[in-house]
Amino acid sequence: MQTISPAFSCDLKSVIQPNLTAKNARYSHVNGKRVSVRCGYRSESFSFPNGVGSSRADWQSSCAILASKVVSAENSSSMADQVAVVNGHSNGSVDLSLVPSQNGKPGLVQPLTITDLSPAPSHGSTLRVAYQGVPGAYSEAAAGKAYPNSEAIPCDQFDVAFQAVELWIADRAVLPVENSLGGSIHRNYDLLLRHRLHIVGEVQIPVHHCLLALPGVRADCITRVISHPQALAQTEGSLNKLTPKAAIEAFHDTAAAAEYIAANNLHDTAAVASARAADLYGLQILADGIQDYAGNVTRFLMLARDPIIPRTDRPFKTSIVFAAQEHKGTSVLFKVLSAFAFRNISLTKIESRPHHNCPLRVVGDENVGTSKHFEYTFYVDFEASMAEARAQNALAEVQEYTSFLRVLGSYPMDMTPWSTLPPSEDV
Ligand SMILES: O=C(O)C(=O)C[C@]1(C(=O)O)C=C[C@@H](O)C=C1
Repeated sequence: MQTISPAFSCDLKSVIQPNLTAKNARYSHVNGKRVSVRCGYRSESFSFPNGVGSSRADWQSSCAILASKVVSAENSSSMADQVAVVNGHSNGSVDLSLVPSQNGKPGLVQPLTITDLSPAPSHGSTLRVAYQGVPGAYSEAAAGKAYPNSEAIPCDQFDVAFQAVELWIADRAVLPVENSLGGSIHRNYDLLLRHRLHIVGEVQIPVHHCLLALPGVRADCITRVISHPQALAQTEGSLNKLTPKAAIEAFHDTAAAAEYIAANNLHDTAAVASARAADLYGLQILADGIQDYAGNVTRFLMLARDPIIPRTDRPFKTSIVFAAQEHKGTSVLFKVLSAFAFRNISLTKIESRPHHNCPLRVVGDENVGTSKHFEYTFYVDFEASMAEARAQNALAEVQEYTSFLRVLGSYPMDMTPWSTLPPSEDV
């Protein structure tokens, strides 16, 4: 499978000045037309005469304009001390009450927020939600389901979406972690560990794929089909029937594939993407509902800088990540899982990933030589709220067997009825 390299890459760290990568620099991407930058108490708005359009090139130039505006805002404001504090280097001269809590650490005085259980963002304006992809991507739909009436902020990579929240460019990120057909999106599991964002919710959306091409193009003229690898995996059977001779190529997201065909006037190429992407980029729908199974659902996590207060008045899920303590022996995973089983806590997901700090352990045996054991970090989702004693007790026990343990979030479960999924005739 050939990968088409992205036409655009927006490295937020490079476009936004590092000493303003702090919680007092804020940017808005309002209806794709207007961007504002706020530095502390100063607030400035910048209009883009031609709008910040839906294409990635537009978004890139918006970032560049923002960067230059931020520099001038920085020069005319005395935010340096606060920037130092939020970067973890307090010089003692700053009012800490201005600084939101970070990972619930004591010393940062703002309490946990409950903003994720209510639609309004803490700064009083429209919530800005980062997602990976361009308009028309399923992730954009997930962002809209998670946060209705929010401003969706397209990011070219998952990592950029994490950074957008960390740098206060966005208030939340909505990112896929697993699909019922394609399985886990490992990259986001790794990024959850690398970054310090908190899971504050989940949304599941039914994914209904279409085969898109330029108007007038017939399916038998298609020599190449491009899309996100997950979408290609979810439509493999249908594509074999619809375009048996076409080469299948990976693209960074479904809607970007549609945009690419339209922008380059490609008459021999089709994309697997949403009907909304067809609409946005002027493509025709050659085939509708081409996912191989009707139960094609992607689960997205909602991420924020601060955790929400766990509750017990509705079904909650908790996600943790841990690594086993080496000297505790081989039954660690069994013991960890039984800590939940003994308390009647159901696990909904377990994922193992390479232990990046220590991927291999050499086990020596005088008689038979040495073997190399792969080391893992484990991600577990369980059906309980951290407000429940049984969950707290289970984690206290898990801590005894693990070298590290982190609660990624305790959040309301998506209870959308399955009847809203597309009927099986759609296949
Ligand atoms: O490419 C998109 O449209 C996405 O939103 C990404 C993504 C994914 O990463 O799994 C999301 C949902 C679908 O499962 C296919 C692709």
